[in-house]
Amino acid sequence: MLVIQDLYKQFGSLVAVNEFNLRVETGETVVLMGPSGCGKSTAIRTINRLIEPDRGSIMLNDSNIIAMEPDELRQARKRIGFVFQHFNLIGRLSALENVMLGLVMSGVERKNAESRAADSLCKVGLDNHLDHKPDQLSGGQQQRVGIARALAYEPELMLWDEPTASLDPILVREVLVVMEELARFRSSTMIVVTHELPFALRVADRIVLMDHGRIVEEGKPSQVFVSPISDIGKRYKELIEYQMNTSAQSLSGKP
Ligand SMILES: Nc1ncnc2c1ncn2[C@@H]1O[C@H](COP(=O)(O)OP(=O)(O)OP(=O)(O)O)[C@@H](O)[C@H]1O
Repeated sequence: MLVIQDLYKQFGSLVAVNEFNLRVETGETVVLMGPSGCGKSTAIRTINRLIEPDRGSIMLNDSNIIAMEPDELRQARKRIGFVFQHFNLIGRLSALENVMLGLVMSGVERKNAESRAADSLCKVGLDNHLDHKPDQLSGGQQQRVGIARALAYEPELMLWDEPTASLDPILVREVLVVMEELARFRSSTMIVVTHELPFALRVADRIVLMDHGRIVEEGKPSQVFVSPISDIGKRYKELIEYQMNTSAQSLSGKP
């Protein structure tokens, strides 16, 4: 279980995250949404201290992330997978080697690292692409290598920061399908920052909406997007209705 209390982060005079309190149960998938600049990425990046919060408490299964010294934090980060918008693969290494690299560097014996990397690539449907270099893979496949790299540690917690944001819309689906599978098997707890509404509707156990650094509403998708109480929630509801109506009209041939 992850328990975040009173998280606060300021950049200069700008308060990016304020009074952020969140409890995520083991195996739960939480989707964090809100307008651009509302603090989603900052909030998710403080969880593994890629960004140091100014104050607050973050407990992951009884480990106090905030109190950790650098060595302990390095160990803890192996239990927290992070998937970024940009895949940051190493161009001269194959998919398998990209996934193995972190494992080998963290002391896993080479043969064991190779089999763990191959297993992770299999989980994201890339078992036939182990030897491919990044420039021989599509953007969606490269992001799936990025996901496999995080999965290789069998993390307790997976953090996703707009994993489809830099992908061609046609390639987005294959990454969302992999994420949906992972969420369905509940192999790890997931917090996902995304603007992908259909994914949020289908996969989230809970939607958390942020505005101006604060959580303004949370609940099941059927609650937040059907009977919202916040202004942001009401705007998402209008957007969903608009998208559903325009799709239905287009399919029926009406203007
Ligand atoms: N390193 C930084 N230095 C200064 N300001 C920052 C920094 N990182 C983020 N900010 C500011 O903090 C606020 C929150 O940014 P953040 O990236 O967390 O928002 P977001 O909700 O993830 O946005 P988006 O959906 O566009 O990615 C924004 O106003 C942003 O400009």
